[in-house]
Amino acid sequence: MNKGRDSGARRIMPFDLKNKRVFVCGHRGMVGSAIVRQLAGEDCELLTVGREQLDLREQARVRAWFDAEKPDVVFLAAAKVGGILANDSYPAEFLYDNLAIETNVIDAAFRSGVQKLLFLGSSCIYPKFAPQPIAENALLTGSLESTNEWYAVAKIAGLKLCQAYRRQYGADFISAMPTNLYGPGDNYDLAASHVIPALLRKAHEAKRSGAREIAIWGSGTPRREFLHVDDAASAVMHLMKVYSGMDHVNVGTGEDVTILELANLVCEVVGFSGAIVTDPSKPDGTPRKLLDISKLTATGWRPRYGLRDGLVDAYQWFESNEPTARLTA
Ligand SMILES: NC(=O)c1ccc[n+]([C@@H]2O[C@H](COP(=O)([O-])OP(=O)(O)OC[C@H]3O[C@@H](n4cnc5c(N)ncnc54)[C@H](OP(=O)(O)O)[C@@H]3O)[C@@H](O)[C@H]2O)c1
Ligand SMILES: C[C@@H]1O[C@H](OP(=O)(O)OP(=O)(O)OC[C@H]2O[C@@H](n3cnc4c(=O)[nH]c(N)nc43)[C@H](O)[C@@H]2O)[C@@H](O)[C@H](O)[C@@H]1O
Repeated sequence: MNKGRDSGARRIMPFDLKNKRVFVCGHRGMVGSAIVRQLAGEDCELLTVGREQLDLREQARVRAWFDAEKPDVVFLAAAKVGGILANDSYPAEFLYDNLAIETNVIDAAFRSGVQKLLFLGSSCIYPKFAPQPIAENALLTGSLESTNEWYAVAKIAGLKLCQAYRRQYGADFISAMPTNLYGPGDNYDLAASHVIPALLRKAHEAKRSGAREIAIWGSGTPRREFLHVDDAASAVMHLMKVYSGMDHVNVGTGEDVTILELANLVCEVVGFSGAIVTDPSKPDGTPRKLLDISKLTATGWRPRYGLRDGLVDAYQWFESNEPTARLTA
């Protein structure tokens, strides 16, 4: 078990995954499976466990699993996740499940002597009207966006828990805060999904049925930054190796578009040439959340996908996996 005090951000000697037992929590999810793909190139032992064998909300079972399996490294990518409507509709689960999963996993990792843990949060941790682009130090400087404050509070608690174990015990636990992600393995359930899978599916089904229009939620004016999940996984792998410090690190592209611009691009990629109409009965959410990624890029990381290429890749995955993709909750 690590002991000692560490309150400052610092760079360290690269952390080596060689011969380590690496646990990916949430390995079947979009991000977890992308991390698993990244780990295929590493000389390490991959540990995974399905939710049906280990519900991460159950503290005693999580502790017992860590004591038995003794992972050296943890990527914490398990969470209750969803788009704006799911967040707004299920505040209890978004708060409770996420608090339970992260407190159980982070504490069990500490107790069982895990050498390094990376916790995944989200850009929704920042105030609704944070100055743009949003730097890491904007955390807790203002009120949260109401549609996802429950999830945001849980994610803030997770990153604070990593900081607390680092400060009190010297545990090498770090946190990454990705922007909106998309790509292979995404959730295409229209009631629960994020905007990119929703629009890819709507445009795809409209093209197939010959519909004349698709509807986008809200006004179409909010701006969002989107990162392909393989870029997110490469950033997370990079941080695991080169970063150790108290502060969380933003993960994004540093570029954003309006939802209407996104919808036009999606229709182009899918080949749907009908109209795009807005549905003002649905929420817009935060007006803009563009991340300042200078801290991450200073470590030498860059994204590989532009938005168009990323959408082409996501659509190819959806077309070839439609029968088995997550289309309903
Ligand atoms: N998607 C985004 O746009 C986005 C953006 C920023 C940050 N992130 C962060 O990235 C992480 C992963 O998100 P994702 O998009 O990959 O979500 P996802 O596709 O829904 O995957 C979530 C994973 O967590 C597992 N899980 C959920 N509850 C569990 C429980 N009680 N016990 C055990 N496993 C449980 C799920 O297991 P099953 O496979 O059994 O359901 C699934 O494997 C999250 O921390 C999220 O906050 C995502
Ligand atoms: C990364 C995630 O971001 C989430 O916020 P947030 O960017 O608004 O998440 P999304 O659900 O991706 O929505 C982004 C924007 O796209 C609009 N939008 C337009 N059409 C659609 C549609 O068909 N489906 C969806 N889902 N949106 C749509 C939506 O109103 C919002 O302004 C948070 O709720 C989570 O907590 C998480 O942090």
